[in-house]
Amino acid sequence: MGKMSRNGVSIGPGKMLRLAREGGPGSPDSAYGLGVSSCCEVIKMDNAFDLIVIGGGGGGYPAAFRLARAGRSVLLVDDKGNLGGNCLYEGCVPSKAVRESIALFQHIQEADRFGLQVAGAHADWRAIRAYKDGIQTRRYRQHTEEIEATPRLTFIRGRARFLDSRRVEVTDHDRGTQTVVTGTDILIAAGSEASALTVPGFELTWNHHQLFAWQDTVESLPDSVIIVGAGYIGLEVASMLADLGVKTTVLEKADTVLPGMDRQLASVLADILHDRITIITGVTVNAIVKLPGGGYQVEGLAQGASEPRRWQAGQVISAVGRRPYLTPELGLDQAGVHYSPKGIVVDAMMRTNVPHIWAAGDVTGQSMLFHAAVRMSEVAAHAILDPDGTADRFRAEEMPATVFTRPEAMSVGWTREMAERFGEPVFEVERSMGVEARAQIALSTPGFLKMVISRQTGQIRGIHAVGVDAADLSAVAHLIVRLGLTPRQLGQMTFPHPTQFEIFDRLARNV
Ligand SMILES: Cc1cc2nc3c(=O)[nH]c(=O)nc-3n(C[C@H](O)[C@H](O)[C@H](O)COP(=O)(O)OP(=O)(O)OC[C@H]3O[C@@H](n4cnc5c(N)ncnc54)[C@H](O)[C@@H]3O)c2cc1C
Ligand SMILES: NC(=O)c1ccc[n+]([C@@H]2O[C@H](COP(=O)([O-])OP(=O)(O)OC[C@H]3O[C@@H](n4cnc5c(N)ncnc54)[C@H](O)[C@@H]3O)[C@@H](O)[C@H]2O)c1
Repeated sequence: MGKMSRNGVSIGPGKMLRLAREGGPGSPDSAYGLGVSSCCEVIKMDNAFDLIVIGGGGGGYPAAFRLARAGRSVLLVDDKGNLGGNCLYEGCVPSKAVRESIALFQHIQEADRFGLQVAGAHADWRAIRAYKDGIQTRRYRQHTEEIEATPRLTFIRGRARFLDSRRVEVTDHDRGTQTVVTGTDILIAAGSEASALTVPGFELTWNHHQLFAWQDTVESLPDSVIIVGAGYIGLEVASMLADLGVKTTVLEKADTVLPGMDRQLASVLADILHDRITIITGVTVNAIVKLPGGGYQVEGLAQGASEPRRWQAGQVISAVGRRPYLTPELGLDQAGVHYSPKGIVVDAMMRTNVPHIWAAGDVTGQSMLFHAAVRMSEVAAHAILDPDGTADRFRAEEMPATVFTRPEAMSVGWTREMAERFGEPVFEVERSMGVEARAQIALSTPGFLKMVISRQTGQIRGIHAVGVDAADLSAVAHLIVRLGLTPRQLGQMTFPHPTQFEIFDRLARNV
């Protein structure tokens, strides 16, 4: 009997790992997801709250908890019936759980390079899914406990919609009731949804929902995939599937992967990924067809070409971006809140044009990342609690961005192109990630780290990297850029050996 790991990767001829499916959103029998509203405070008789929060994701719950803990009455309404929004349901957490499993599997493949003999490793997609579901279930349970432990927070699994700028109608999915509530302040954190292409056959594609949703139903992976879009999701999924042995092709409309990110970063990452993934840039996908004998054909037009090209694979996965969730059902027009297709318009304190209505997270279209949503939510909470104040501000350009490919990539602050747009002269310095002891011990692909430095102030304005532990490096890079450190100041700091963080002070001392 083979031994099963907790990640769904079996070593030797093992049996499949199955976790009990319990809790989470959408399971009426669950002690952890639905039914939260029935366990907690009953709605106040006057239906008036200090704060109403629409959406329980990263943009919603930090402000809800912050104000409840400050003694305010808070109503938090979420469609899914728990905290975490899309990030926990089908985004960050499940995708990184799957990635963790596959990273372990990939490491086992390379065991001999580390002096180990591991025979018969086998990755079972259903077991990996079970591991992923287990992580999601655990976090849903934890969030339920957090809700229960927070006085003055009323949580409802339901949908909220504005009747006007003060009144919100809440449809309670558990009680089947509709209640009109009012809020002194209202925070909109309704998130985002996957973009769709208006091309024939787009509905045939899978997206992150099929791959990562809690209790998803995809039983097995095809032998080959075509991924449309080489942004965050496209590259992360391509990297994972290629490591599972799936023949992977990525088609990207722009002339580079990760358009908008530092161009050198994008090109170095693409070069490394080319070893195991076919990446074709400059191709706009314009049709997807199901083949009679099984599988799919994708048709795309290369820049400047008159004839389309065609590719075939067992499955097509779309990753063409996300757009703020601005459904008319939210009632933004009734509330008089200004928005554009790019998102709800807010100032740096997350206030909309209606002074007591705030918005945070993906619904604002700014930096559509979980930690950015949390930050926006905190900024809104500060501003609500300290209306005259010295309140906090949200700065999208400082948000660390991490791409969890193999190897990882990260980007914080300005690129050279951004500096040019802002009219600030900069210079760049870089160092190979491969010269650090940590990278060599980990037998990683080399990659690089570079700093974008202002010629006017000497401050480090941006840091971009590809290579081992790059996602972790982004946290320190964020501090460096946020604090406006100069290379001299950074060079006087010490980072532990042998970690990849040493690259910061070594590069800084060379400037
Ligand atoms: C596959 C994938 C991987 C990702 N990986 C990462 C990552 O590694 N790191 C990272 O930082 N970010 C990642 N993201 C992005 C991250 O998930 C989002 O930035 C984050 O979830 C945004 O939080 P939010 O609160 O704004 O919105 P959401 O998480 O979308 O939450 C909004 C919530 O509001 C609810 N809602 C909407 N309308 C209503 C209504 N009218 N009434 C009641 N409830 C409503 C929704 O059901 C949802 O639960 C990933 C996204 C995807 C799709
Ligand atoms: N690690 C992370 O932090 C992480 C991981 C996953 C997702 N996310 C978040 O989720 C968002 C959505 O991810 P995503 O990858 O779907 O979006 P994205 O915006 O990162 O990338 C979408 C890509 O699809 C391409 N595209 C659009 N139409 C096309 C067409 N017709 N043919 C070929 N290519 C086309 C675009 O040029 C773009 O490069 C990200 O922007 C990010 O905010 C973050």
